Order: sequence, then C-alpha cells, then structure tokens
Amino acid sequence: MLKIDKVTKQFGGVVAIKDVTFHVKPMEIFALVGPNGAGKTTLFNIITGAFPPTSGHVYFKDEEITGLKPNEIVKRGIARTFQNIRLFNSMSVLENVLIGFHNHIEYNFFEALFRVPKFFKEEKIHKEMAMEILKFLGIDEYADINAKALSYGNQRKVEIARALATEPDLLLLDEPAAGMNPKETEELANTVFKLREIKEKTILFIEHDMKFVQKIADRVMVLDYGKTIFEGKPADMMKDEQVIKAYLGDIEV
Ligand SMILES: Nc1ncnc2c1ncn2[C@@H]1O[C@H](COP(=O)(O)OP(=O)(O)OP(=O)(O)O)[C@@H](O)[C@H]1O
Repeated sequence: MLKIDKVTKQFGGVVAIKDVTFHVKPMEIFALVGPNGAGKTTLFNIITGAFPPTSGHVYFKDEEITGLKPNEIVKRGIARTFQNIRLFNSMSVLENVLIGFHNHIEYNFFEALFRVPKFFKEEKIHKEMAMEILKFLGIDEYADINAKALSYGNQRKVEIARALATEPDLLLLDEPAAGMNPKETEELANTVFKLREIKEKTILFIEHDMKFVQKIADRVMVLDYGKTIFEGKPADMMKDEQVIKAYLGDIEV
C-alpha cells in the first residue's frame, strides 16, 4: 500500500531522516515510534506532501507520489490528523467534517456562486455522508454543537472524522492518544480497530504511549536520530536491546 524507499531529509545541516525504508501493507496497523526529534513527523510530512524528501522515493498503491502537492496526495487516498488538534473552534462539529469534503467538491466556482441546484445536491450528499461518519465514530449527537465544547477525546474523533471525509485508504494519525485519559485511549483503540475491520482502512500512526502501541499495532518501526533501529512486532520491540537503550529506558511503559 505504502512504500518508503531510501528516504533522506536534510534541513540545512540537520539530517532529520536518513535512508529510511519500510512498507505498510493494506489494512495493516503500523506504528512509528522513537524519541523526540527522531524524525517521525518529518516522515509524515514527506508522505503527505508538506515538503519533498532530499532523496529517496515514496510509492502509494504502486504509484510514485514523491514530491506531489498535499491536495494531490489527499486525492490519491491519504489523509492525516495532527499532533496538536487543528479544529475550527468557531464551527460546529458537522461543519468541521464538511471541510474534509473540500477536495471532492464537484461543482465549479461559477456554479457555487450562483448556487445552482447541483451545489445544493452536493451539499446535501456531503451532509449525509458526514453524519454517517460521525455516527460511525459515535459522536453524531454532537453534530450541531461547537467543536471546542467537546471533550479532548471527542475532539480527536472529530479530527479523524474530517480525515475520513476525504475517503482515504490510508489514514495517518499523529500521536492520537496524546493527552487522553485511560478510558479515552481504550475507546480510541476500539475506533482504530473498527476503522480497519469495517471501513477497511490502513493505519500508520506516531505514538509515544507504548501500551497503546502494543495493544493495536501489527508492526512497529523505531526511529532514532533519523535512522531505523528496529522494525517488527511490538512485543519484540519491548525486548530489543538497542530500542531499550535509545528510547524505552527513558519513558514509562
Ligand atoms: N522544518 C524544519 N526545519 C528545520 N529542522 C527541522 C524541521 N522539521 C524538523 N526538523 C528537525 O528534524 C529533526 C526531526 O524532527 P521531527 O519533528 O521529525 O521529530 P519527531 O520524531 O517527530 O519528534 P517529536 O516526537 O518531538 O514530534 C529534529 O532535529 C528537528 O529539529
């Protein structure tokens, strides 16, 4: 589904990612972990087209997507959420999700301007689709309230809902469990499983919560100073000498 081939990213003298290669299989739940500054976010930014790699290639569904613009990448079927929740606080939950459809809107500016029937038809379809997504995530009862009024866990779900609105095959979640209480983390794990089982999504996520990683990830890759130091099953990661030395020794597991 996703192939990262010898990707390197340099910012001036800083090598954020060095020669990283891995692949994510369809419907896999794959975790990216590592200490702060290891290069995880940089990798997400390369995959989603925020900036191109210095060298190397990114393939999605057997096509090269290296260096494509973010909207092109969304169209191909990759969507993301952010480490710091980026919702529009003055908008309702439903409106936040409707924004996700922006890439798929099929009327042109002229039609929108004069609000011809096609515009209304599309809006109606999108509203129905957005409500279906909110229902799937169990937050449809909040559709009309302000996004900022929601609990932290539910705001994260709205972010996921907005990403789902672009109809991605691959969902990138940047620290989805950060700041969540144990109940919210448990719910999030169930949501991720449901996304795979029912919606057939492939999930790549960055996370520091090792319990969460062990619970949901099929495979995990550990980065340290931009280099891969481990790739394999979460249980094996927990026993890996190099990972313990570079990362696990410093965090609560
Ligand atoms: N736009 C940028 N310009 C310059 N340096 C950058 C930029 N983005 C990242 N870096 C550097 O690249 C390295 C990797 O950073 P990155 O944010 O990818 O790490 P991370 O693993 O996501 O860390 P965290 O867990 O704290 O989010 C760091 O040294 C960082 O300072």
